[in-house]
This record gives sequence, structure tokens and C-alpha cells, in this order.
Amino acid sequence: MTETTTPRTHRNSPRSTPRVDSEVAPLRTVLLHRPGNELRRLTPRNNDQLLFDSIPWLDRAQEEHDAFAEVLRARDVEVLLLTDVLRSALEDPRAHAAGVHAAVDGRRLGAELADVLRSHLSGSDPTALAEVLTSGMTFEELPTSEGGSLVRRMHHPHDFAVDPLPNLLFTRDSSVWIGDRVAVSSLAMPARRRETALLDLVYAYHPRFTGAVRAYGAHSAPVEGGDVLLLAPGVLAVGVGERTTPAGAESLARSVFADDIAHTVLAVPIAQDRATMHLDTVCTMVGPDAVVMYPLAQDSLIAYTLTPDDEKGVRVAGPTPFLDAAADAMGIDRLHVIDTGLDPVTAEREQWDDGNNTLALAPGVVIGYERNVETNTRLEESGIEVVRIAGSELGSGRGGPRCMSCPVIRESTDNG
Ligand SMILES: NC(=O)NCCC[C@H](N)C(=O)O
Repeated sequence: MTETTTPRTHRNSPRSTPRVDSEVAPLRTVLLHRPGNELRRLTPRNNDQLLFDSIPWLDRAQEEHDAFAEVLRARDVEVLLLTDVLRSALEDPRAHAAGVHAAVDGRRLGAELADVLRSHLSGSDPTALAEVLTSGMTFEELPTSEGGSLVRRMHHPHDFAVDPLPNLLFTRDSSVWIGDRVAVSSLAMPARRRETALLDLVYAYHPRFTGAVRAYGAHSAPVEGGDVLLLAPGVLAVGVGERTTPAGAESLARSVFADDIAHTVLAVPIAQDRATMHLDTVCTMVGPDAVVMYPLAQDSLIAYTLTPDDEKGVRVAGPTPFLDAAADAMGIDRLHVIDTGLDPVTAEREQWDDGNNTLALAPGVVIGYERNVETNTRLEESGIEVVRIAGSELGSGRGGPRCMSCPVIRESTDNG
């Protein structure tokens, strides 16, 4: 299967520079990652640590992902693939040096092997470097060298000299556009931390993102994009749980207030469980004033309301029920919850399979996994168009269409 190398240019879009103000305004450009050899690194011994629930079948996962990308292109969405933009960015010698730096972990390799790997990667072309950065490298794949490194001799040949990044698939989490600024996430789990360096160099050196101004600091307290919902222009909800920490939510709020790109941040506690690792696993927006939400969360979600104070600090109010706090901040009467009306067992099963993790293509039009039959049916009964995609393999990493997509351009909300 060949990889799309040239993103298709969208038509009829008045907006061509990155900007995202809402969850549901018409989607124009999105960053995806087509799964690659990094998934071949998963074994029953490492999949827990690498945050996968089983061992995906790569060929089928690629087919499913290609179909996902095609659904987007068919709706006139420009699809940027992370591997393509990473390779292009690595053409810049400064990005190449940053990539080599990100790959070589001297603490793991020791001075001698670190030098060997650094010099090997410094001479490699952008495609080869991108492959190592995404798929990692085992000790047996390291370049040969003179002498007898203790590190090389004592490691198992299949140990990772450079860790693979199978969760790159979930581009939602590693960066998030807020207005015309991009926040490169500070990812919480060790298995995902190196993703920050890759997104950092893409946004710094890919010509498409020249001039992109940053929000938040990539090396601040953990904030993951799956926890960040742009409820309305200037209003963010930030899940705080297994990934985003209270300190992360507070410092993101400080940063967006200082940049004047938001006026309210709702910090929403979520259970510290794998099933609810991000806010978007229990709640996503399907219309400008409507969400689909895990029924068991509907009455229990609360929010602390953060606003800027006069001293350039953050005022904290609440907690109050999330739906009330959200409607208040959005300036609407009510944030409607689409009633999926599922019995508790079906609700739990479909939540686990990312039934609530929809990606809005436009107000009232979302992409969802086909397997969540009942959630999708109830959404349609409420007037939401659901474009179904297969995800039997993609879902093994526990992420749905929203998790697998980072919107880069959405149309202005005036017409959305
Ligand atoms: N926003 C999301 O919920 N993303 C899914 C991330 C799944 C990935 N295997 C992880 O555990 O981080």
C-alpha cells in the first residue's frame, strides 16, 4: 500500500492559515498519522507499557486508516500525514540536528554507543531518520562499531536502543491548535514523551507552519490534547485525570489568558482510569451547543471555572455541574446532551470502544466507529449525520476518530 505523499489541496476555503476556534466548525485541514512499522514493534510483553491493549495487524490498520483519510478527503478536508511533514521538516539541517538529538538517549546507550548512533543518524537522509524517530531501533539494528561496548553486549538484541512511538497514531494528543496558536503537548506517559520532540520540530521547521506561534510550553506540566475541548471561541474545557494534571490545566489557563486567546477554562476532573484517559473518551461535541456523552458521566461531571484576574493570575470558581458551567461560559441557555439512552452494559462497552469519541466534520456531521451501533443509531435519531469507519485494528490502541486527528484549520465559526 503506498503512502500519500502530497496532501490534496482543499477547495472553496477562504481560510488557508492554521486556525481552530471550535470543535465543530467545518473542518478544512487535519493532521493524521498513517500507522507504520512502529506498530510492528508491539509484542505481548511490551504492549501494556506502550499503551496498546492488543497486538494490531498492521496491514489492516493501514487499510482502516486509509479509509478514514479518504472519508475526510471526500468531504474536502486536506489531510496532512505526519510522516510526510516530518520528512519535509527534516530537510532543514536544524531540524535534522534536533531529530538526531531526540533519538539518541545517552543515559540508555552510554557515551560510546551514543556517539556511534549520533554519527550514524547525522549522516542519514530525512526518510531514514524519520523512520528511526517513529519506529525506533533495537540494539541488534544499531550500526556496527569497533571495540566491545558493554552496553551492547549486556542488552538483549531486541531491546530498544530508540523506543518506537506507536501512539503517534493519536495526533490529537501531541499537539492542539487554539485559535491561531499551537500548543505542543507535554505528554504524561513515558511511552509518549518523545512525541513532543517530533511535533516540536515539525511546527518549527516545516514550511507550512512558518510563523506558527506557540501557546503553552512543550516542557511544562502535562497537558494532552485529548483533554482539551474548544467548546466555543474563547472557552476551553480541560479534562484533569490520568494524563493532564491540575498543574497542567492551571498553567495552560495562564498561558491562554496571557495570550488573550481564551477567556474561560473549565477544569473537569475525570476518573484516573484507562477507560477515561482523556476527556474526549467520555464527551465530544457534535454541534455548536450539543455533545455526545457517556451516560454515566452526564450527571457526575463537574467543572472548576478559571478566568483571568486583574493581577494577571487565575481566579478559580466552583466546582459546579459541568453542563451548567459550560453553558454559562459559552453564553448559551443549555449545552444539550444527545441522549444515547443505552443500558449500562452497552454504554460501558461502547464507551470503551470510543463511541463517544467522534470527530466533527461540520456542525451535526461526525465520524464515528461503525462498531458502536447503538450510540450511532441514537445520534442519527437526534439528527446527527454519522459517517461510519472501521476501526477493529485502529481501536486496539484505545482511541477513536477524534483521538486520531489534529484539526489544523476549521472555518470561521460565524458560518459554522
Ligand atoms: N484522546 C485520546 O483518548 N487518545 C487516545 C490515546 C490512546 C493511547 N494508546 C494512549 O494511551 O495514550
